[in-house]
Amino acid sequence: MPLPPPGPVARVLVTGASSGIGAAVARALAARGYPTTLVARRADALADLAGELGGLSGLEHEVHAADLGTDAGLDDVRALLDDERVVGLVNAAGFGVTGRVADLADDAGQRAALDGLVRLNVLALHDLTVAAVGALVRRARAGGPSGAVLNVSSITAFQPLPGAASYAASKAFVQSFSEAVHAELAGTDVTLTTVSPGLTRTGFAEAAGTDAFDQVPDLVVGEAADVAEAGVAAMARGDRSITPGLVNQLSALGGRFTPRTLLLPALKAGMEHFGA
Ligand SMILES: NC(=O)C1=CN([C@@H]2O[C@H](COP(=O)(O)OP(=O)(O)OC[C@H]3O[C@@H](n4cnc5c(N)ncnc54)[C@H](OP(=O)(O)O)[C@@H]3O)[C@@H](O)[C@H]2O)C=CC1
Ligand SMILES: N[C@@H](C=O)C(=O)O
Repeated sequence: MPLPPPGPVARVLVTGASSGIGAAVARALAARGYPTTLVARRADALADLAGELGGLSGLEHEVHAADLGTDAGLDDVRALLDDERVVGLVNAAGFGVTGRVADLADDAGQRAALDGLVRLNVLALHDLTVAAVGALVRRARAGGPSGAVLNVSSITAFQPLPGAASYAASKAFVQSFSEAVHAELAGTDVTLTTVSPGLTRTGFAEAAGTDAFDQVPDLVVGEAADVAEAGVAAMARGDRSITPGLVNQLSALGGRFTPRTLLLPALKAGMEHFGA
């Protein structure tokens, strides 16, 4: 059984909790009766959310401001996973960079952003997942509670994406790594689930410097609360992966099975149309 029943010592650590999907996941967990430890750089936003959740749930929601793109920040957050009260981890912290590598390569700021993307979306998620799986399996084997990890992937994980090559590749890492570890954990009391959203109305687009979300029909842009509900429910069931929304599920199928000779030129044209 993945997530144990809620209670004061069934705490879930949520990264990316100051905004968007991470904040929505924290709300969904609190609504189910799980105390949370909220992690991001923006301490004020975390404190506001902790106050909101505490008022709603009567539970203690802790705040831990940390930059997961730095060694010190990652070390601090990894240490939080040693807390015996922690039964779950949600890796939602992440961001995108749009543009062609040949263009981004000529700009020092964009080069740093790409490095930061790999550090956060890949290295930090990998580090915290390895630490959490190790701690949760050790505790379960010693007679402790079951545990669960939820990693936020993306529909961009299912195919290369010209115009967001590093971002989509970072999510391909998340998807592949997480699904493999999910299989490794079979027979243990610990599960690892990925949620692979499509376009979702959060701070993501602004952080990625794209207005593509404003150029597509509202129909294809989802809500963070819906992604969070689907992801937390899948985490609680111990599912391997979930892609919320029929449009996103069809997109994921197309990304997985369309021949690259057809898919890549089409995606390149689409991203250029959106100015990526
Ligand atoms: N929105 C979308 O269309 C989609 C998003 N996703 C994924 O969802 C996840 C959440 O993004 P979303 O909610 O949309 O975007 P937001 O920009 O709203 O949230 C991103 C979160 O990541 C945190 N974060 C960013 N950089 C760092 C850092 N260096 N250290 C610690 N925390 C950091 C931010 O907190 P702070 O700035 O306070 O540090 C914030 O809480 C990401 O992994 C994204 O790739 C997947 C598919 C679609
Ligand atoms: N918004 C992005 C997150 O992954 C995307 O879906 O392209």
